[in-house]
Amino acid sequence: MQPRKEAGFLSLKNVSKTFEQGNNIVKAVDDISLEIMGGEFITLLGPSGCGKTTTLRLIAGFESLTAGSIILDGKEISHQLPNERSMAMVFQSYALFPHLNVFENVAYGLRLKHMRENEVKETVDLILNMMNLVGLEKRSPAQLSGGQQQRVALARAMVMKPKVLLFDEPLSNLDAKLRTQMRLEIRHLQQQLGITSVYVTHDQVEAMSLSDRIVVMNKGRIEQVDRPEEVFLRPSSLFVADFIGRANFIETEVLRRNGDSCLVNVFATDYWVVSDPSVRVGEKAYLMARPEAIKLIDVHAVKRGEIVSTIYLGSTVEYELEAEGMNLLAVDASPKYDQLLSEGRKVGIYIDPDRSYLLPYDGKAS
Ligand SMILES: Nc1ncnc2c1ncn2[C@@H]1O[C@H](COP(=O)(O)OP(=O)(O)OP(=O)(O)O)[C@@H](O)[C@H]1O
Repeated sequence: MQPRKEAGFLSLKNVSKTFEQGNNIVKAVDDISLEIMGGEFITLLGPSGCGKTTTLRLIAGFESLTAGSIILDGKEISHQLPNERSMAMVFQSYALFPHLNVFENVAYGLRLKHMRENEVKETVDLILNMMNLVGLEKRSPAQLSGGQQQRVALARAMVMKPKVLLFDEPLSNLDAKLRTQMRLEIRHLQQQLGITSVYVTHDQVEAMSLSDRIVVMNKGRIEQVDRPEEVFLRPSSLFVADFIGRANFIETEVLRRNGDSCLVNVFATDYWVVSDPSVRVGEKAYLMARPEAIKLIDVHAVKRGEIVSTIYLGSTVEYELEAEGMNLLAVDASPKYDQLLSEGRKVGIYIDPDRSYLLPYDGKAS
């Protein structure tokens, strides 16, 4: 199977979708615009009810738009039927035909296109080979494991050479180990074939490991679109900082600004920290420090906090601390067996500014 030559450039322009729920109008998707490059892997990530699935279903054509337009390779497809859109969807529930065997499930769409039998065989064999499904051709879906069923679903979607692949939480029915393995396989295949992909999940790790860019959604709107490391280290809002990974939000005041960095004083230590552009000198701000950014050190010059609890997790240790009436979470990512810090211990707190970011103050962060 050759990589696609066409671009698969997908554009959402001011897309909205409202639903009526009794007397209420729910804005499931609220005026979102997004450009997805050909061959790009985009993940829609956000809490339950933020509009991820509705956005995906609008792209697929399973829902009609309330407003806006969807354009694929320069052509408006907003009013096309799902089967006219050159897209394929992989569902959480696999959605295989139970009465057809593996080969026939994958061949189904090709037969609808009246492909010649020898070509069907050649194409299906190739994709079954790519998906490690050789030897299972004659089995029915009921005779397959969850992971194998999801592979068949993926093969069935890819065999059609769609311009865009859509994934609706495809791995959530699998156990943790299989999920990790399938994640790698999906990414590898997608890169090999270069098919534009839109993936819906509420699993951050999945989003971080699969995506070229992550679209963080909240209440039907887009909060941020960026590469995974940008979303993690330079969140555009408190919502994103709080939703992606864990973070401490420490109230502080901006003393000086130099380019994109600001000077703050936290726990009696000065730090130059990269800052959100809207944060101004003299105003309050939050220093967002990831738990890995908080270093516990035995230096008397620095502010001391007290360890409230020590949670040993094998490859990491989590410390809950109290400092100046504030609760903080610190993670030691390379703990040494004989150097664990016990509860009640007083420790110096140093914040790694490279793993921190300054966000505007809204008085709401906990
Ligand atoms: N067919 C429908 N009729 C009425 N309301 C709907 C319908 N589909 C979705 N909604 C509402 O639209 C909003 C967004 O739903 P959507 O399923 O897109 O969210 P989501 O981010 O995918 O959530 P989840 O992660 O729980 O699947 C929710 O408030 C939901 O109740």
